[in-house]
Amino acid sequence: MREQTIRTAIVGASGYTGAELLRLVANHPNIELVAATGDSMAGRRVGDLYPSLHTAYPDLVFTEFDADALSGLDLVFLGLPHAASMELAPQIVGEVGCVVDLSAAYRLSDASHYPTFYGFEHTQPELLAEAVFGLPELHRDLLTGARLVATPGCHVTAATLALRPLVEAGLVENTGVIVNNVTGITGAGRTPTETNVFTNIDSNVVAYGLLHHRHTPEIEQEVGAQVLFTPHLVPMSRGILATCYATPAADCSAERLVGAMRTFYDGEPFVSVLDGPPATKSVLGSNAAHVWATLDERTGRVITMCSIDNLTKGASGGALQAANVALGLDETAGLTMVGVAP
Ligand SMILES: NC(=O)C1=CN([C@@H]2O[C@H](COP(=O)(O)OP(=O)(O)OC[C@H]3O[C@@H](n4cnc5c(N)ncnc54)[C@H](OP(=O)(O)O)[C@@H]3O)[C@@H](O)[C@H]2O)C=CC1
Ligand SMILES: CC(=O)N[C@@H](CCC(=O)OP(=O)(O)O)C(=O)O
Repeated sequence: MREQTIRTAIVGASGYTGAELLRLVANHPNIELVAATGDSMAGRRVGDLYPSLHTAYPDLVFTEFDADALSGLDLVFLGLPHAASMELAPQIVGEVGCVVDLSAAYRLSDASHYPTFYGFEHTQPELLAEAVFGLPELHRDLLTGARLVATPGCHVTAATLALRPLVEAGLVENTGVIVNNVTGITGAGRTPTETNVFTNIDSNVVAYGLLHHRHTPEIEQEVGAQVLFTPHLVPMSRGILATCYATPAADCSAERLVGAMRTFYDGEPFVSVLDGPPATKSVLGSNAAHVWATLDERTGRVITMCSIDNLTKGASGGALQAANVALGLDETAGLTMVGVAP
């Protein structure tokens, strides 16, 4: 295990995932932060935009992105919009030890999904083929030494952790899986929109992205099953609760479902298999994921659930966990399994 200092930059540090990365790396024993970029905020102090970060970074100032200035670093996180990440990554992959991209630019192995779900053609097929999907619970071996890591979408992390062990064990059919997620508003990023204005969030629950949400192909890729995915926005800042329904295979039972979960997550530092349904508050601010599954004999349906914090395990915490694996560090460094509750 490496003990040296990891010289690190966060590109897009002024966004919500960037701010969460700043929060986490402040407590990382190996990371030395050398740059936090945010073009529209360049010259402003980090603590002025995010007062919660002031004590950790009293003098840190956002800078403009400059690829040359990043050359030779050990680790660069990209917390940018998808198309911006796609275009920027080729400038730095190979010039730094590891690039961890939080956008969807390098997640989908089938490039034909990009025009359909993201509205652009993928222009970097070689990097797309090289990128490792950054979910350590599924791809830990491939992550070690990776030059480019593409961390999952937040809904994808929750749905995959709930479903993958059951699909892999052959306990559920791999067609017609229903994924219903509720999500906090920070999943939509920092920019104010009509959707996240207070009057549309307060005392309201809305479904969005019906039938064509861009996480559908990503969930299908990682779970290995056809899914109908419907996310719902609820009035909270952070958190995702995935509730998934599947048709049981012939030899399915409640005991086998829980057994498959426990086997799959045996030794995993951040995933706990509960004895009952998980909740978002239990994992708030932590990199933990809580999962649970059972069989409803009456309706003949499997129900499987996962709760995460969308900004931590669902984005920046998961990205830091993947970076730790990629760089040969302690996988849990800088991360907590303890939620902020009550
Ligand atoms: N929020 C979440 O829960 C999750 C988000 N993600 C993904 O992570 C990425 C970042 O998300 P999030 O932090 O929420 O987004 P924000 O909108 O909060 O932040 C976006 C960041 O990107 C910068 N930026 C915006 N446009 C450009 C551009 N054209 N070129 C360079 N920089 C740009 C902004 O800088 P500035 O405005 O200061 O110039 C800001 O720092 C996205 O791809 C998102 O899909 C993934 C998982 C979960
Ligand atoms: C509340 C909200 O809007 N959430 C976002 C998911 C955020 C995420 O995971 O981002 P990627 O785009 O990087 O996959 C959404 O559903 O589009």
